[in-house]
Amino acid sequence: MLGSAEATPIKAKRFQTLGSAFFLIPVLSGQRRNLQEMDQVLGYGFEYGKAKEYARSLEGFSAKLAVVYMVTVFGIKYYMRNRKPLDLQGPLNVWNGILAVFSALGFLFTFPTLLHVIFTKGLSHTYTHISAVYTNSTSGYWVFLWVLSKIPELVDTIFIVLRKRPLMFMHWYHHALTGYYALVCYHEDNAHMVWVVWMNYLVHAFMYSYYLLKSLKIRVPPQVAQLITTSQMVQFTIAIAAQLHVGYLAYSGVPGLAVTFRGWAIGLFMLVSYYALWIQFYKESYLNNGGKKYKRAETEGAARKAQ
Ligand SMILES: CC(C)(COP(=O)(O)OP(=O)(O)OC[C@H]1O[C@@H](n2cnc3c(N)ncnc32)[C@H](O)[C@@H]1OP(=O)(O)O)[C@@H](O)C(=O)NCCC(=O)NCCSC(=O)CC(=O)O
Repeated sequence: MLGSAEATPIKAKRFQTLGSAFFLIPVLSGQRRNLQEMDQVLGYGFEYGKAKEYARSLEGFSAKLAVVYMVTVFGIKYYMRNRKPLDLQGPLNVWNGILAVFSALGFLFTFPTLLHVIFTKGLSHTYTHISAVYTNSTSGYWVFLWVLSKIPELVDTIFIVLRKRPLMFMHWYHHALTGYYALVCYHEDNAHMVWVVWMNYLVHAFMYSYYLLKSLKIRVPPQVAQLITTSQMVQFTIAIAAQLHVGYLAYSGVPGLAVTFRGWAIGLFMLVSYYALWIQFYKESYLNNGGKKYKRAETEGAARKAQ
């Protein structure tokens, strides 16, 4: 069933509890006034205008948070250097399970409205204008949750450093930057971000399911990882294409476009840099010298046989 601009506020209320989890963000950052504002945005039916104001109020906080995040992550890494890795298998399973389900729901609650807008107003309308995808009470609510979810997602890295797993630059760079991009593009009305949102929900549904299987210690063939990495690169490519198109239209003087120079520039910088890092990762993991992940799977397979 396709979503529409008139989607019911009842649906949004069903997800009140999930939205309420995000109350922790202003509590942790000590912003009590924002807590009340957030309750108005997520607790009693979604309103795009209020959500934007809330996102605007978080922009400065998220820039500081990115710095605190890096200091914390590298601080923990240093602290753990002579200590045994923590197991944390139970909490990590729960964490990955929650994010896999959350991402799948996010896709299911945004994609139908996106299709509706594509069929009624055309493909380019979705990334050049603020549509029902952003504003209605179901899809709009879930787009806003996506923006906010980039803050708790930082916990991924805490697991990595406490478990003493390798911390890749692409991982912490991605986590530090995405939240800021999301808040800026959201409160400045950059329609192109909607293509990042729905694709990212879909890709993350598979990615966190993959991480869940890994944390459950279930063997996953490297082909699955390769497919997920490929889908991440496809996601970046499509998002870059949407940005380039809206950039071209703005440059040509088309009026009424929902895009700002700042949102556009941060978005393009972010997506191109991710794309370059993912190409490098792809080559190392799946191509060069037989691919690290394929080699690892072979070694692990041989070790199992020898047992
Ligand atoms: C196939 C990928 C999804 C994952 O590649 P990886 O090299 O990280 O995968 P891997 O098989 O070696 O598993 C990494 C190790 O971390 C553990 N692990 C478990 N849960 C995790 C979690 N939530 N976040 C990070 N690591 C986690 C695994 O159990 C495993 O431990 P052990 O070694 O003990 O088995 C890849 O495409 C990718 O994204 N790589 C970049 C690294 C990254 O952090 N990606 C996620 C955020 S970026 C993102 O989210 C992009 C996007 O927006 O689409």
